Amino acid sequence: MQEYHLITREIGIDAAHRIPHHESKCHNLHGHRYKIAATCVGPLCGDGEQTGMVLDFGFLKDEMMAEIDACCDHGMMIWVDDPWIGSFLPENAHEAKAAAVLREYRDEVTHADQKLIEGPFGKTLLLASVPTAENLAKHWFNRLAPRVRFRSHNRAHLLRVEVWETPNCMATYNTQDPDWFAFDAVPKLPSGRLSHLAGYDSGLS
Ligand SMILES: Nc1nc2c(c(=O)[nH]1)N=C([C@H](O)[C@H](O)COP(=O)(O)OP(=O)(O)OP(=O)(O)O)CN2
Repeated sequence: MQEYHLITREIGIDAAHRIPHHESKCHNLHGHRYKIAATCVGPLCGDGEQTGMVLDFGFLKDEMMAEIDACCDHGMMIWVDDPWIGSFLPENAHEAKAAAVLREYRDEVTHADQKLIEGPFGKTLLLASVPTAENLAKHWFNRLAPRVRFRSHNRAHLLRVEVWETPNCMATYNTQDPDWFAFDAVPKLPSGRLSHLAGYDSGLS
């Protein structure tokens, strides 16, 4: 019987966000020391530099840094439809031009799930949904999953992403593949597309 192992890697980032509809303090722009943990599952690699590993922890860190740290650390995470979005647009996007700039950003977020801009407060990641811990966990799960498969040569599968917003509050997003919920019955690594990952020529699609 095939044996499967779990590995987990954590990173931390400092980032600001706000929850526009929150009726208490969280509608204010505020910061957190986020902790993000990615858990992967798979059989152990049988040869090469990853022998005995599901996926090299260093490779997983590289991918988490590229997807999460590079876009969010010491920056702001803002919903593209936030009622305050005008305040986060670049300073040259004034009045008549602002509507066009915002339309362009919304289109990009619709197509790519996010857009990184340099706004009046610096590094700002525009997102398709309100940046709650739950939505961030799903967002980062969807972005990391193909990277995990690529770096493990299709052996490992991202099982879940956990996002701690404070030391006491954590949200989890799990794979939606029902085969992987029934962990004892893990039958295969599903195939999928990696073509949207710029720079990756994996041949795994
Ligand atoms: N289910 C969710 N609830 C809340 C979220 C969220 O993302 N998902 N986010 C917030 C706020 O962003 C807030 O900053 C965190 O809320 P809270 O736990 O009230 O923050 P504290 O600083 O008081 O946390 P302590 O651990 O008690 O110090 C609100 N809710």
